[in-house]
Amino acid sequence: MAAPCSPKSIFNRPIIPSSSASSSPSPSLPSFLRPPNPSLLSLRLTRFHFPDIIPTALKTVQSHDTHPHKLDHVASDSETKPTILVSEKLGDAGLSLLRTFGNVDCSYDLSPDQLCDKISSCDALIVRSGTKVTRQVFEAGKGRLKVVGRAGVGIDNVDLQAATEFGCLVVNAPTANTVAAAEHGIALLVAMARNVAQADASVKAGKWQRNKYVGVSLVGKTLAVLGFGKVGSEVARRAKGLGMQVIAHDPYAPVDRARALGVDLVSFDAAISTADFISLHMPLTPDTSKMFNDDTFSTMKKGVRIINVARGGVIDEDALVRALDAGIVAQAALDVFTNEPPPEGDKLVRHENVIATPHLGASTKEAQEGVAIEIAEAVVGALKGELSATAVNAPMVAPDVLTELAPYVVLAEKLGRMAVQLVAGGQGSGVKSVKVVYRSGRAPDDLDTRLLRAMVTKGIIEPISASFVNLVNADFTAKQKGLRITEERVTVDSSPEFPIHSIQVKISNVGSKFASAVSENGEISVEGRVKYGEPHLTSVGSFEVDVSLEGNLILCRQVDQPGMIGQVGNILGERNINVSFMSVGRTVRRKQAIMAIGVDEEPDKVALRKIGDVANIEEFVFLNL
Ligand SMILES: NC(=O)c1ccc[n+]([C@@H]2O[C@H](COP(=O)([O-])OP(=O)(O)OC[C@H]3O[C@@H](n4cnc5c(N)ncnc54)[C@H](O)[C@@H]3O)[C@@H](O)[C@H]2O)c1
Ligand SMILES: O=C(O)[C@H](O)COP(=O)(O)O
Repeated sequence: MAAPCSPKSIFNRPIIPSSSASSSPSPSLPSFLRPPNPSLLSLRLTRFHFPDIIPTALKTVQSHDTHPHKLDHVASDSETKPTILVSEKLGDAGLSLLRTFGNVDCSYDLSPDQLCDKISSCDALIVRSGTKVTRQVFEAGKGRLKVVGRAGVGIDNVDLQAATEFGCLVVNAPTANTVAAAEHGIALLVAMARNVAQADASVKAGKWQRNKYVGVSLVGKTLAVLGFGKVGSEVARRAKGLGMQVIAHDPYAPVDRARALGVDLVSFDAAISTADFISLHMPLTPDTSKMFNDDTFSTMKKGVRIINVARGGVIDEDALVRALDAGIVAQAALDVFTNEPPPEGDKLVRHENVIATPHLGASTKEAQEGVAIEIAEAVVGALKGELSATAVNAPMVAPDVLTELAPYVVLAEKLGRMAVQLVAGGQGSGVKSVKVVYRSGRAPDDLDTRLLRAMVTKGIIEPISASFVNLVNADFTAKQKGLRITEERVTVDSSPEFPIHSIQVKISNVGSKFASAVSENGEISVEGRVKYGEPHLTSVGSFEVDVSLEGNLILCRQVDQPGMIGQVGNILGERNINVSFMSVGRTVRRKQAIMAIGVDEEPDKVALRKIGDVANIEEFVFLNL
């Protein structure tokens, strides 16, 4: 039953000659964690990571700042908080944490249609393994659903491809239930070997069948752990304690970790053909689906016993029934099934040599509290615009790297936006090939550019399409649009104290509506740096300029002669358009110059036409940043 539970100046700065400004970010650069201006930072974080993740509360504050007349409606707390739907039982500590941040709606046992109906008004969804988060859910949540939190490890019930396409972050809670799952695996191992479940049922039925329930010993027997990850290695550790010989197969596990536990890593074939007991601990993926089938059962040691606390789908369940009937598999202990719950009368579940539990591996009080806190922290962090260490479909970027890259992230997006608006023909016509060049005093290997590439991608795609781009879907969206983004890291002689000296965005094989933006080799090129902690444009085509990338920008190419700045300034002043920053760059004295003018307001058509009519203005373009 669904039940709600409680839950920036006319020339206000000197015209900066292109050579005189400091080229390094200010040492008092605002960090992600201690910003000098929290609301500005929130906006940036939002644009930076997940543009629409900004809590409604912050949006309200910003609109009030800009439009004081809108203050007559003060949104209530519940209107401004994000809505978090929890569709399966979650530990209290996690719920409490979520309630400090958002409106929490605990609605359990929703049908797929009910979930789709509800999701359109939710910012986040928290699930366990019982909720299928399908493409339809992401379609229904489009525009609002920002994060899906999986309170546990397995994400096979979440359509990750759809999540990525819709720019929805998926986070999980990968560590808090490891021990619980391992303990359950051991519980099933021991219970199966000693027929505990069958014997218990028999006693309760009034029988006393001591000869029927003679078991097998574990000591000295070989246990093959398939999937030597977190749970698998904890199972191995415990099985060693029971006196078992433990071997393991995992194509990706480090030999050292196995060796440290006294476990031999072997091939798949060796593992399944020599083991007396096989315990499954791999994720369900297209590669592992039904990896235990008629063929693999046929190569197992006759009388093998199988424990599965991973995912039902790694076993072909019909084949397991056949292997049980044929005596190849003596017993199976299963916590997980292809369909949960399994259909009534399911042959596998009812098999006398099978013991079954209803997906209880993670179900200890301790694990559930831990998982709830782990997922609540990850979801709240994501809603605040932070990147999660447990992001499943986005690059994980260490907090210190994030802090360092913050101002460059803003620069990257603005350069992308500028570059694409310089393309001739509108709507970024024909933009197929973009190159991002990072100049840095650091070694190329010491530079994580995934975030910056995503932001250049966002800057390029968003002005020319209805797509919303963030770190999650940037690469996917670029690929969908046939946009090839390549990167080059160039080591320059600059202080390695700062991660990046400059970022250059180049678009090739297109014409430009502002010919001066085309460099000698035919590419539209814009380059920028972070100065005083703010993004600055430092070159356009072959011209050097120096202007803060804030608000909107007018680029003019004119004959380098006295009076040009004044004429354009007058036109803007007459129309009450505030100039925030300005810079002039030229190649040869008294030949041609470029004027880059930052304006707070968008000039109207008349103002733009008047600028175009000024004698000796050869070309100009207005860019929305
Ligand atoms: N029953 C439960 O309640 C319960 C609880 C926790 C975890 N689980 C499940 O247990 C499994 C393991 O969880 P984990 O936390 O240890 O994950 P993990 O990612 O730490 O470990 C999984 C391991 O499987 C390995 N692997 C991948 N493909 C493989 C293959 N083809 N053959 C062998 N190994 C392969 C990986 O290299 C990795 O080391 C997952 O399926 C998870 O969903 C179930
Ligand atoms: O993958 C997991 O974490 C486990 O299967 C636990 O699933 P649950 O949260 O539905 O118990």
